[in-house]
Amino acid sequence: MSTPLKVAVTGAAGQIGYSLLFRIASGALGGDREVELRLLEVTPALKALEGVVMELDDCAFPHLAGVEIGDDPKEVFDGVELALLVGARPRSAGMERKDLLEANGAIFTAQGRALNDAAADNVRIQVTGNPANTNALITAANAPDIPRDRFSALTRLDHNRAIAQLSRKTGVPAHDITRMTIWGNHSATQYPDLFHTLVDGRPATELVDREWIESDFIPTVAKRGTAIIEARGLSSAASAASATIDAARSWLFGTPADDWQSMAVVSDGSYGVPEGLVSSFPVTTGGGSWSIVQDLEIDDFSRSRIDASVAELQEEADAVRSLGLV
Ligand SMILES: NC(=O)C1=CN([C@@H]2O[C@H](COP(=O)(O)OP(=O)(O)OC[C@H]3O[C@@H](n4cnc5c(N)ncnc54)[C@H](O)[C@@H]3O)[C@@H](O)[C@H]2O)C=CC1
Ligand SMILES: O=C([O-])CC(=O)C(=O)O
Repeated sequence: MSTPLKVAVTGAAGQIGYSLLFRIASGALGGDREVELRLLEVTPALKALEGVVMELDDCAFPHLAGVEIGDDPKEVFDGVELALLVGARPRSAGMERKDLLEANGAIFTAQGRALNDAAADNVRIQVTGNPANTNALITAANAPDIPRDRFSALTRLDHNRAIAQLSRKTGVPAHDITRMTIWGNHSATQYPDLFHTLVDGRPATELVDREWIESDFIPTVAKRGTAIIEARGLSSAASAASATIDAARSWLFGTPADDWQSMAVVSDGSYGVPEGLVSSFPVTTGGGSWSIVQDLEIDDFSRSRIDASVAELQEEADAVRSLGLV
């Protein structure tokens, strides 16, 4: 019998954690292996986390081999094969995600170092905590022994939101929509691109007009996080947990043939995105690896949108460099 998959989740007592842990424990990541959860929190939140662990116990999940909790990243990350870095301060109304850079940057410096020292050789690291792309950049910079292709940031929530909007507009179920792409930063500058998307096998652009794409689709997807904060008074949590699982499952077990997912990865210079920035691309995945879908035609409209988001990523990278975080 195989050993359990050791999965670290940080910020485990937070809002996203409360949805995420139960989905992982019930087997939503996929694969045959049982799961061992390694949960990291700050010291004052450990008591609340103990309560969450009691609830996990009470579910009697057959797929859950064990749970360890702690406030020392090096101990919690010991031997982990998948690290879901969720723990970070969320933004509140009136803030942009990049306003969290300084507050959250320090968390990812320490966790990058701990992963470098303690994680399994095959570890995959997926950052959900905001600003996710630049936090992934900080984590990677502080974990020099881990290959660059093991770091990613979550843009799968934006990808799922884009599919949901297009599904509503066309009346076609979400599972018949493929090849959606989010480019750039998980921020208001992101570019949800449906120019390569298929709706039940037909180009999306045959079904929706330019006015809807520019005035409705793009802003709705890009500002969805803000709309949820305004409505709930708190940032999205269940949908963020669901996307965190979708992205990790795709990374570990692959995207379906003829489809791709959006994932922010360390750029190799593809599509003119400067090497080293953590930017969202269309990627295919399989067996724990990913590759950027190549040779998509990018028209002037798409080019300018991608460039604007990448410029913001460059500014964030410059800011964390001046803070000494990378
Ligand atoms: N990439 C994405 O699509 C999304 C990202 N987010 C981001 O995810 C992050 C978490 O969101 P929520 O769960 O709603 O926030 P939350 O405030 O409910 O939970 C965050 C948890 O992280 C913990 N934490 C803080 N510092 C830590 C550290 N050094 N080590 C371990 N744990 C630590 C806190 O104690 C807290 O329990 C936020 O930054 C939020 O903006 C939220 C939604 C979508
Ligand atoms: O908007 C936020 O701050 C939380 C988030 O990242 C999202 O919902 O996309």
